[in-house]
Amino acid sequence: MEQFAWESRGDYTDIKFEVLDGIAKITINRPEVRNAFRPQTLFELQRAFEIVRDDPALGVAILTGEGSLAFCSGGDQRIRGNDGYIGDDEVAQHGIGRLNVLDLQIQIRRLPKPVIAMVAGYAIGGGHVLHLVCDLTIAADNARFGQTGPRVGSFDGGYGAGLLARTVGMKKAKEIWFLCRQYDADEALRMGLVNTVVPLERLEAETVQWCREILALSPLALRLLKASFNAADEGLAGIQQLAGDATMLFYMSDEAQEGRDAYLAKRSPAFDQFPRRP
Ligand SMILES: CC(C)(COP(=O)(O)OP(=O)(O)OC[C@H]1O[C@@H](n2cnc3c(N)ncnc32)[C@H](O)[C@@H]1OP(=O)(O)O)[C@@H](O)C(=O)NCCC(=O)NCCSC(=O)CCC(=O)c1ccccc1C(=O)O
Repeated sequence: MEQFAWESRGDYTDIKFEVLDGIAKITINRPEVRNAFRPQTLFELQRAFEIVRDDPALGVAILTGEGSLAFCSGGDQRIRGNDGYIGDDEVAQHGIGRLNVLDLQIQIRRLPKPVIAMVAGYAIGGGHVLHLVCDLTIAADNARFGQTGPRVGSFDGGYGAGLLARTVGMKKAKEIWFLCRQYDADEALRMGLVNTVVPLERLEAETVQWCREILALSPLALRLLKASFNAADEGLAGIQQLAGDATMLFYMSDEAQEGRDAYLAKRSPAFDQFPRRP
């Protein structure tokens, strides 16, 4: 098995955040519960993805789980209260639970850099939805996928239902949720739920190779492609993200800068120098 010299960053209890040559690797580090998440895990994941977004040296992120038994088994059922998951924070002092995986799902979708789920073992429940919201999924041959919501009294009707149906088709998505079966890596590949399946011992090497290929490509083209792929499913928020990118590109033009410069110089803008394109 190829070993990589990941450099550890930050101070976390529930995750690991590591980098290597422009690649961020974010690992859910709770193997004793098959990498189930609690509110703290999700706060830390959000912090790490915020760093990935802001660091121009990072171009792609890997989301994975510690060990080879699980990517993530969803919400930690031991701390599930009556209205969400009970953490250690201020809100929890008032007995109020959180469903903050939803914030993380949106953050991964909006991240202007590709995110690859690197899945060994189980991706189950809310953990399954987490791989689903990543842009690509590379599965080890021991990976197993499924939803358990209707069995444990939960459901994810957002990305968990809608994006799953977009990914594998409506009938298959309903089967996954209505029967709560598990699917092995080859079945997941056949239904388009993952991009490729590799032997477990090659999982990280293959994922790093995909990251390196991505890093060799235009970051702006990748950013616009990700926003474009997601736009329709995100509704107005998707249009807002694409339009924001259009604004950013427009700001880079002489035409937009003429507007700014004219305002600052207290003169009329000379927009007649710019073509009215067909
Ligand atoms: C993942 C399994 C299939 C793995 O099976 P196996 O390898 O045989 O291991 P086990 O012996 O079962 O597990 C080892 C150990 O880990 C504990 N554990 C595993 N998963 C969890 C979990 N999710 N929570 C707490 N603990 C867990 C297990 O109890 C064992 O501990 P011991 O002390 O050794 O006994 C299998 O473990 C399994 O099926 N796990 C449960 C999967 C599951 O049902 N997950 C929850 C689904 S619901 C969910 O994820 C919430 C979704 C959600 O987040 C959401 C959705 C929509 C809106 C909002 C939200 C939100 O924010 O919550």
